[in-house]
Amino acid sequence: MNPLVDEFLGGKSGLLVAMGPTGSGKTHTVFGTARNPGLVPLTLQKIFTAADESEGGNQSPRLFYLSMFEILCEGKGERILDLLSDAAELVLQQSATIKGLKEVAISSAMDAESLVSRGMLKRSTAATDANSESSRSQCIITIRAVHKTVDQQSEHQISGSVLTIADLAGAERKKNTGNKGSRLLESNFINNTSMVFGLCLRALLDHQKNQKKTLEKHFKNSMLTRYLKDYLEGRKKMTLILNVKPGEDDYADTSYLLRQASPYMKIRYTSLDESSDLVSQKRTNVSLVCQENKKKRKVNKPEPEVVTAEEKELQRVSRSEQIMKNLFNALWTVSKQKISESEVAAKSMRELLKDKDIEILELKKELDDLKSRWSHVKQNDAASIAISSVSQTDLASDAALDNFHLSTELVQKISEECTYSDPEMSSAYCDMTEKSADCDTSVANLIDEQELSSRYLKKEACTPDVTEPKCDLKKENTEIMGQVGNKESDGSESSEQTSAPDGGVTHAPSHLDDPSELSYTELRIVPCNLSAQFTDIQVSDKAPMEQSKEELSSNTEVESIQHDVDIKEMKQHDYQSSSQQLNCDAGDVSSNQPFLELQGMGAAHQNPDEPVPEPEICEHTVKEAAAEHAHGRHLPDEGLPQTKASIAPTKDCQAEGTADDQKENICQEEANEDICASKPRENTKKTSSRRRLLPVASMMLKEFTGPAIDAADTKRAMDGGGAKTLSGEQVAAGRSDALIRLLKAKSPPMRHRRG
Ligand SMILES: Nc1ncnc2c1ncn2[C@@H]1O[C@H](COP(=O)(O)OP(=O)(O)OP(=O)(O)O)[C@@H](O)[C@H]1O
Repeated sequence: MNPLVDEFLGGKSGLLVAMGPTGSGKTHTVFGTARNPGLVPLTLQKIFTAADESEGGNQSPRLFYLSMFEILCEGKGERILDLLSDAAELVLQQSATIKGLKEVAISSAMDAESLVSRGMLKRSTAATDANSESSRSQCIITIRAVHKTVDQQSEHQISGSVLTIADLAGAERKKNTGNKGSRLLESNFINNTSMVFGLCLRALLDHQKNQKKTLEKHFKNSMLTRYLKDYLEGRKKMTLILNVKPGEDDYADTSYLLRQASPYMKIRYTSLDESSDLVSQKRTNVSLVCQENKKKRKVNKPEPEVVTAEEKELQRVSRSEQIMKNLFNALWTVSKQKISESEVAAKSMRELLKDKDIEILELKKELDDLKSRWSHVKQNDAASIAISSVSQTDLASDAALDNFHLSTELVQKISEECTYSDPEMSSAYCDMTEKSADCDTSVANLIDEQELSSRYLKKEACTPDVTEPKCDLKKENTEIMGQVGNKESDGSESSEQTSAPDGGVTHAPSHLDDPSELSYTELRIVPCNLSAQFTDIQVSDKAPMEQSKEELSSNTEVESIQHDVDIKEMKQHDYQSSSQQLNCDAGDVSSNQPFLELQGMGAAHQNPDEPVPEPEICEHTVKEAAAEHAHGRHLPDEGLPQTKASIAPTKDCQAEGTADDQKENICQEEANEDICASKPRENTKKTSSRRRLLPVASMMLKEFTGPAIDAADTKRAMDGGGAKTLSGEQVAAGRSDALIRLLKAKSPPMRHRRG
């Protein structure tokens, strides 16, 4: 305590705090007894002894004031109680001063000790299991020294140092104290105050170890620590006295206190002198010097504040300008980037449009080519396609199907590309795709029917043609080949009809040196023709009404072809039945010969002396074959050739004559006559192998307009006799005239015939 007293007398404030568990002798150490005075009496004695010595040495007189109060628990709060007065309430101010606290001037040690003794009588104590007179509050005694200066006019008191002595209530353990009720609340308050005091010291130590670490303001959590703020923040000197018990049972508390407080020895103090006067001014608030100083501070403060405000305003404005400038730069940068990106996008779009224009031009050019092809193909008669060489029908059908698919793909490609370039084409493309599927089905049906017909006609080509007329077909075929060659070279329409040597009209097949080439060429045109129509419909930019017309035309054409094929098949059956019936009724051996040969007995029945099969068998077989063919079934190889040998010419005739009923009837009539007159020949096999289909109209026109018609009529007249000859000439003449008129009329294309 002596160092604190010396510094106090030297004008420096100081604090002495007694710490330790309850019953450890803190109160006894601070206050003592009459026989064993404590720190407070000894300090008072020393102060006044020193004061007396200073006055004797002509030093300025000093006055000492003593105050004594306690901080105790009140419910869940705290309150300050003045121990030297009966003041009702004391208020701890922000400046660590206590408003209303009585300070008693002391002039001697004896007076001071009397005051302290009276104050101790008012202190709150209570008996606990640990201490019969346990302190229930924090007791604080302050001694303020005031230097007294005497000038000529007035006496000024100069505030001096303050010496503070605190007797803290010791931390309590419930099991040791046995406190209950209000005592227990006091224990909590005491322990909490002790804990906060320790935290403040710990925070000060940590702050002094690391200046960057913020000093925690734990002092706010307790009234005691708020009052001792300057000490707990290291601005004034503080001394700690640790009280411990010597008993073995107190070892834990003693050990804990020593370990807790030993680091506090490293705490250092700064700014001890500056705060002493300020504290004195706040406490006394009577010194004129201090008041003048405070006024000077208040007067001097506004000037820098005005300047600071202006500077702050200027800084704020300049900062706002800088922010706006940065914002403008950022917006400008972003805008430039967006503009550049837009320019690049526009450039790419222009290039894309240019490419699309080129593609559209190419597609238009391709479309024009297709149209030209279609117009060229359109000149050919669709009927010539249907009656072309059936021996190549399978190959041609495959090629036609391939070409049709190629054309369909091309149409789809063109349509898709047109769809990208023109949104209106998208919907048209969808419609045309469906129509293309319908046309695909129609063409497939047509090809199937062509395959069926070719299969029948192949039978005829591979088997001996016993239904060939007796005339020399080899010579006749040579003439026909020349005619067809002329027609092909002229590119005009031709018909597959020829006249029999006896003047009857026979549906003879065409005979070409390379018939497969013609057939293949003609049959290839079919899908291309149809595809060209589809292409024309799908890709054209015409009005919807025109497109619908073209679609109707294409559909009508396909339906016309199918209808023609159906009619041909129906005619085949009729002709087959009638011809077989005629052969059977006449009992002509030669009419039955083909049947016998096709039954595997052809070689045996070359001899006419051999027995002839029964007519019932022939009739039955022909009917059965006709019935199977009418149901669209594939006939057995053994039974079909005979039927097909007679069917083939009929198909050729009907292919050309479907539109013209009169012409058709003539063809059928002539075919029946031809079949009835047909007889076995030695060179039948050779001739049948060379049988080819020729355009009927061409052949008929040649036969009936050339010299061959006269020869045929003459031969017919020579073969017949009497009235029969006259009748034959008249019939031939009338028939020739009718056919000439019909053929010269140049029948329109197949699709337009029906209308
Ligand atoms: N050094 C000592 N010599 C003789 N008696 C002592 C000494 N220290 C303490 N005592 C006695 O011990 C008892 C408890 O002491 P004291 O009241 O001072 O403890 P305390 O630490 O203040 O307890 P609390 O914190 O409860 O107030 C007292 O009766 C006191 O007379």
